[in-house]
Amino acid sequence: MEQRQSDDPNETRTPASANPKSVERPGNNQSASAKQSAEQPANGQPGNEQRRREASQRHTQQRDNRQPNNRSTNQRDEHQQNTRPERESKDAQSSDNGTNQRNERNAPRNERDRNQGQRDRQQTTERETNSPEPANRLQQSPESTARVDRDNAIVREAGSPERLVIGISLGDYNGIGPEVILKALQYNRLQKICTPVIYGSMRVLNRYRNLLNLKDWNLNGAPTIAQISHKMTNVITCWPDQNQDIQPGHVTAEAGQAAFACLQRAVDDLKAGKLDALVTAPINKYNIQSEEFKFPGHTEYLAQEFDVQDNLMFMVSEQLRVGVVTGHVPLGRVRQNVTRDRIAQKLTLMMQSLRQDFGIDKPKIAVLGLNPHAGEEGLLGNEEQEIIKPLIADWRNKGQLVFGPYPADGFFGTRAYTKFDAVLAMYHDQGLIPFKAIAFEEGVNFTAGMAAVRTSPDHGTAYDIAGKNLADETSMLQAIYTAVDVARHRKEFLELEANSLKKQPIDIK
Ligand SMILES: NC(=O)c1ccc[n+]([C@@H]2O[C@H](COP(=O)([O-])OP(=O)(O)OC[C@H]3O[C@@H](n4cnc5c(N)ncnc54)[C@H](O)[C@@H]3O)[C@@H](O)[C@H]2O)c1
Ligand SMILES: N[C@H](C(=O)O)[C@H](O)COP(=O)(O)O
Repeated sequence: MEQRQSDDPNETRTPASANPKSVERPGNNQSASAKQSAEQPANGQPGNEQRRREASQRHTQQRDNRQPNNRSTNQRDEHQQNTRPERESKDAQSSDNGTNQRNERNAPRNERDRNQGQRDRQQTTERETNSPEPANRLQQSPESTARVDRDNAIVREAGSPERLVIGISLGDYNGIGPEVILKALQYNRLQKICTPVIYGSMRVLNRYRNLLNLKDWNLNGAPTIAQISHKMTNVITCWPDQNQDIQPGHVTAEAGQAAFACLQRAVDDLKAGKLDALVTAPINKYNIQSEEFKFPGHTEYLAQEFDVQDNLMFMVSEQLRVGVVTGHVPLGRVRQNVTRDRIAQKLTLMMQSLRQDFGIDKPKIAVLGLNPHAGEEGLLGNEEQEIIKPLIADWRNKGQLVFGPYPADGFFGTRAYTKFDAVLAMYHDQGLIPFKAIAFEEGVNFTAGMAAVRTSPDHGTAYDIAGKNLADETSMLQAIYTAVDVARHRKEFLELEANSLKKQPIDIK
């Protein structure tokens, strides 16, 4: 049956609020429970859809319970209201750039929470030292093994569902990577849900630990992933020559080589299923180049390492999610890469990811135009008429909630993105400028479409503030939380899929 075409996405679905995930919150609406009971099979067992929704609700609830960075929308609004006058007066007074204002604004909250985290950790360590309990439940479990399932997804066969092992690659040690990693790992709540393993250098991290006044906090040096402690933050030192100078704020060849060594070692463990997810701290795309690394970014490198033809640069936050058709592509080559096949491929990856990684059963996606005003009926370019509109029509005829093409400026200007689960932009800056303008502080760069989970903060090396204890760790913290959330969501999704394919025995009397 042919689907009716409409440009009003509200016709097909209740719009999501400023938080696109709010539709999945428990007890959100009556119709959700009515739908649930309609899906309840006659045997009284919950159906797969219902189990998936419940799992999704659990994750959303867990996420919302976290503080301080996963505050609910109301809490965030309240926080913004409380801090706005302070920010405005600072903006008026200061001739400094926005970054420092952002840091000052966040400093009291982050410092308070970090201090609490340190206190909690000290108490935990004292308790653990006196405890007769075995040193570590996970360490006693069999060596983690991995196999690849039918969807080429890495399946971990050992490990605890509550406590995931998260690898964190150091990035460029002259940038803010080491600082935001160490600051993020001060949050005790984070330490409760995962075992962090930093792929870096004990020497470099100790230097930053001193610089950040974290001398009381001990890191556990682990020669390999098999020797990590699940009670501490682990460091695997990844390059042999440790004599280089650390020069915060400078671009050096040594730092580029070291960043690659860390990334490579972490990716090896990720591929082997020893990690549940990888979080990468920022690299400098220029100094990391070598015979072994000829890529414009992590995204493209990981596509090769995980043997996928394509993946999706997917920027995610509580407020919006944006994926791009063309990623690290010079502007002059964008047009030739905006093809029907490529858009369809990215839409497919986005749909798949929203379902399996974010627990959205029927994702609603907005597609942006390529040209100003989405081509203005062909007057300002014809890619919309010739490529994008027909593609959207085909997807809609197949029952998918794909809308557009929307003129990018007005789309973001009117906050139309709040009505969608995700937005597909045609090129890097079209999507990433609004994303970072709206969600820089808490935004996360997620690589969708691979067997493994990889996230990253949405910022770069920030050389201008490196080594000055000015970097805000919120995005790194969110990147770690998102990695944990996605890894859990995906595992449950794959289990449900596998169960739904199992034949049910028929009881014939
Ligand atoms: N994931 C990654 O590896 C990644 C991501 C983006 C950029 N980069 C690389 O980083 C380098 C620098 O890029 P850029 O200057 O365009 O972007 P940037 O994000 O490093 O910096 C932009 C501005 O934001 C500020 N800023 C960034 N993160 C901050 C934080 N956590 N707290 C406070 N202020 C912060 C900086 O001080 C700077 O003023 C480039 O080599 C780029 O390729 C890497
Ligand atoms: N495009 C990303 C951003 O601006 O945030 C960044 O360059 C990181 O890309 P990789 O994750 O591919 O390194």
